[in-house]
Amino acid sequence: MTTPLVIFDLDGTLIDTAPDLIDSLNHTIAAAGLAPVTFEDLTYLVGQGVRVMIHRAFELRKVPLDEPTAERLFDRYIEHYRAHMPGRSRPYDGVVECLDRLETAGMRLAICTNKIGQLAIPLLEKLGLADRFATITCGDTFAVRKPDARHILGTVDRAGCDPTRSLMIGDSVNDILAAQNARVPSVAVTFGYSDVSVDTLNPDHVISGYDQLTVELVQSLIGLDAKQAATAK
Ligand SMILES: O=C(O)COP(=O)(O)O
Ligand SMILES: [Mg+2]
Repeated sequence: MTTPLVIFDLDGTLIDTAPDLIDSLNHTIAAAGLAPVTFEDLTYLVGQGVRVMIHRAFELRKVPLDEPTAERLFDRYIEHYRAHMPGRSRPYDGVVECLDRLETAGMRLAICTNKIGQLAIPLLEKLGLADRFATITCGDTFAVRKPDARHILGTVDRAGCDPTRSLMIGDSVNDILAAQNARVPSVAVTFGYSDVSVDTLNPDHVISGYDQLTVELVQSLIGLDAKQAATAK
């Protein structure tokens, strides 16, 4: 019997990175004379990695952006973000306890993030979380990224698990759509960075805190009863 797999998104799901995303983005776009963005803006800007975030910030300010400038600003962002990690970023309340109980119940854990590897991996290492996960796949791990099903399916494969025994936890349309595309059940969190109410994304379940992500909930969403789960290790 395949080990159950719980896959987490990173920004806005596992870790509250918003203050540092906003700081690095504002540092970046200030170099081009753009006014700073707010948390509200971030919920629209974030989700498809740094390059898309910079492009969307320029669109938001109705300022054209040529590719050489975009590349320079990308480097500026990476340099700033890496120099300040982990900054004010912290796991959400109850994350560590939740990972502990899922692991104790014999479940495997993974991360599937659109954040690029050179930012995601050191951040998780600095927060002491990297070793908890069987695999961490990033926005540049495969040729495609969320919402493409293959980002989730590749994560499941690297974790040595099975899509029919996997669950995706996320905060944005990319996560829920990727799960639906991969035919994996999904849980949306209400506390992340979505510019629409997560209910409208039709996840299989919604949680407003990690105390609600119980072993029983995971088992029921991936169609395992408690007895099967106990023999799944
Ligand atoms: O960095 C981003 O744009 C998105 O990252 P996430 O997939 O972990 O939410
Ligand atoms: Mg996210």
